[in-house]
Amino acid sequence: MNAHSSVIPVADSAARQGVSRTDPVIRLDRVGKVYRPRSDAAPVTALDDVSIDVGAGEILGIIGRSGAGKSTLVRIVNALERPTSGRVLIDGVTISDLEESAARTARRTIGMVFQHFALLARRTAAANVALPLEIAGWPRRDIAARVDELLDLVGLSAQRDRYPSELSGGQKQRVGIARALAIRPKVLLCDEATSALDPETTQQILALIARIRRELHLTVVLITHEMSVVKSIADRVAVLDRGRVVEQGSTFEVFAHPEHETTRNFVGSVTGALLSEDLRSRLVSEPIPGGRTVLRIVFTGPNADEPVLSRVTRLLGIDVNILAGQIEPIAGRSFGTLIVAVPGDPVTVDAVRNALGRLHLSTEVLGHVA
Ligand SMILES: Nc1ncnc2c1ncn2[C@@H]1O[C@H](COP(=O)(O)OP(=O)(O)OP(=O)(O)O)[C@@H](O)[C@H]1O
Repeated sequence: MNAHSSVIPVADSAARQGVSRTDPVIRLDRVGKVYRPRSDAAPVTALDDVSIDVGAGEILGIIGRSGAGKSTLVRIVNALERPTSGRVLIDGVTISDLEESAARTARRTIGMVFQHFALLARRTAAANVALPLEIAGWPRRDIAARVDELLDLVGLSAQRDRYPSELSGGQKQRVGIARALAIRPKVLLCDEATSALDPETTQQILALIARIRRELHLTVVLITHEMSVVKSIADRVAVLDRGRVVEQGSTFEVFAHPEHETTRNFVGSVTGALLSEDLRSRLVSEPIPGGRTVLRIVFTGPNADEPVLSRVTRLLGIDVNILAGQIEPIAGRSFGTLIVAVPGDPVTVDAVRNALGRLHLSTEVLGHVA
């Protein structure tokens, strides 16, 4: 069998429950989770009114800082924990209501990929991939064929007999992904799947996840604290902050027009990396008389190819210093960022921002320098 023959069969549970093809594969409906560590301790709200839908074949990135509630969300989606309020539906089944034995069965629709791979050290790559099939009671011959197919899918056929200690981090994660896909889940839930990998290996693993999504029409949730992960392959992103979804939308739109401060910080962590350390350390939040204002201009549309800056400088008769710039693909579209310094008096700054706004370019004041 080749990789294409392992296309996941449409689960009959959806058809049985009258779920149409356009219904989300994952639905978090006003999910809340309150922990009460001890009876005398204050309750901790880990998730608060979280509503997220993930469509079939979609890659959703869920991004949040430490303590935002990401691990709690993973455990609830995976039916390892129950929400205190709200419900979770996977493929039309309300898994948040299920008893443990039914939850175990429902968990088979979800493949998990972990940050630290969670491989068994005493098993070879092939035997690690075989494990969920053995647990599910597959016949030995079918297991062998399926393991071959999975190792081929993730490009690890040559390493099948190696032990985890003989594999690189990226190879270990390929084994982890093959194992997660073994019993043909509908959903791949990746919990910081690339956080232990270097940037190059991260991109290779993300490319693998994107290809698998395409070939198997999988629905993928990427939980991460890194915007660069979301930027690479997520179609949509939800930003989690202190247990709440503060912003969600298409990855491109969220990058182009981040609304919440947390989102701006995440986006800035990627695009703001353009600023030199020296300049960053000199930026202040209040305008400096006679100084300059540093603006980030985002080019997202057809204007990316036009000489808009020179038009604006000619129109307003001002000097603009270009400090940094780049054009990169985000969710398959060109996304340009330019960081410039303009004369810092508020009237000029407003005039520049208005002129750029009329050209459909969004601007953000990053700060002021002497
Ligand atoms: N079992 C628990 N009992 C009490 N509080 C908990 C429990 N699990 C999580 N919390 C609290 O819930 C909040 C969210 O935690 P969670 O682990 O989900 O965040 P996170 O985004 O995964 O963080 P990190 O990236 O650091 O793992 C935190 O304030 C945490 O202290």
